[in-house]
Amino acid sequence: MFQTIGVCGTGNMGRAIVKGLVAAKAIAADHIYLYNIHREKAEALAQETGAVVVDTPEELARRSQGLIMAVKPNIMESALETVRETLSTKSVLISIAAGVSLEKLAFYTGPETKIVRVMPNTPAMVGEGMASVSPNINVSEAETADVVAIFSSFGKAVVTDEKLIDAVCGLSGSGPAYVYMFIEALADGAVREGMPRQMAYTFAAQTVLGAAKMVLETGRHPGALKDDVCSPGGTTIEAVKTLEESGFRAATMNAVIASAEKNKSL
Ligand SMILES: NC(=O)C1=CN([C@@H]2O[C@H](COP(=O)(O)OP(=O)(O)OC[C@H]3O[C@@H](n4cnc5c(N)ncnc54)[C@H](OP(=O)(O)O)[C@@H]3O)[C@@H](O)[C@H]2O)C=CC1
Ligand SMILES: O=C(O)[C@@H]1CCC=N1
Repeated sequence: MFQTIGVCGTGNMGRAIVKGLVAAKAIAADHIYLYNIHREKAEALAQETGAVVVDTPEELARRSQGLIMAVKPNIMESALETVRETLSTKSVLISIAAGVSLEKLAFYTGPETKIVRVMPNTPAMVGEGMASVSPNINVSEAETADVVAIFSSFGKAVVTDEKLIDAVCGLSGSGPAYVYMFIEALADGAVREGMPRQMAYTFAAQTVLGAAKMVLETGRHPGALKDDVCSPGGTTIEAVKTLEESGFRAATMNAVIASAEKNKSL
């Protein structure tokens, strides 16, 4: 396991990873180094977590056995420019950027660089992340296992062929946003029926959590689990009919495909 981790870019995803790592005690907080172009953003996260702010990207690269690049795709090239020279040949560069291929990353850093492309998601912050892990040819199996261990410490992580990363982005990378919209809509429906709003969010979120756990823990087909809820002539099948009439499944599939297509085009 890496003894030191650096995080370049402490925005939404960088924060989620650091908070997940610290909560999981996967690595000592004072062995997690942070750099953000706007230092106050790194300072704020350091205050919350005990991680350590460094002054420059060069220092970040020098100190980190695993360096997580958590900046926007369009600035990845310039951000890598600043760490490339000081990154140890033994260190592993981990990019979480949408749409930036292993090939492109190696073009920016050099052909010898050990690079792993990871597609995480923000529920990392609460220990329920989902991440794909795609190493390049310079990364050993043991190093890949180290990256999986890091991302598994705050959720699930699976080694995945890079060609699946667009699908991963559309599903689990962007997916939390669709689920929040679903939760909000569920709650709005209940509010329409007179339920207080805060109570509606609790009922909606716990329903999504419980249903997700049923899929993961029973291993049963989601359609069979749905059938268990639909009593013949009952309330649920009435609701299911309206969802089908509204194109719920197609809308959801199209959302996953739209995000995947965007990931390809970035
Ligand atoms: N958000 C998500 O759910 C997911 C995001 N990702 C990927 O993670 C990456 C980051 O996304 P996200 O966290 O949402 O974006 P954010 O904009 O929230 O975070 C990026 C952070 O990087 C800072 N920054 C900008 N330039 C530099 C630089 N040169 N060096 C260091 N820090 C810099 C930004 O500062 P400032 O804002 O002050 O400019 C900002 O705080 C993206 O590549 C995205 O594709 C992947 C999976 C999920
Ligand atoms: O919206 C984005 O581009 C990033 C990548 C996956 C989730 N958020």
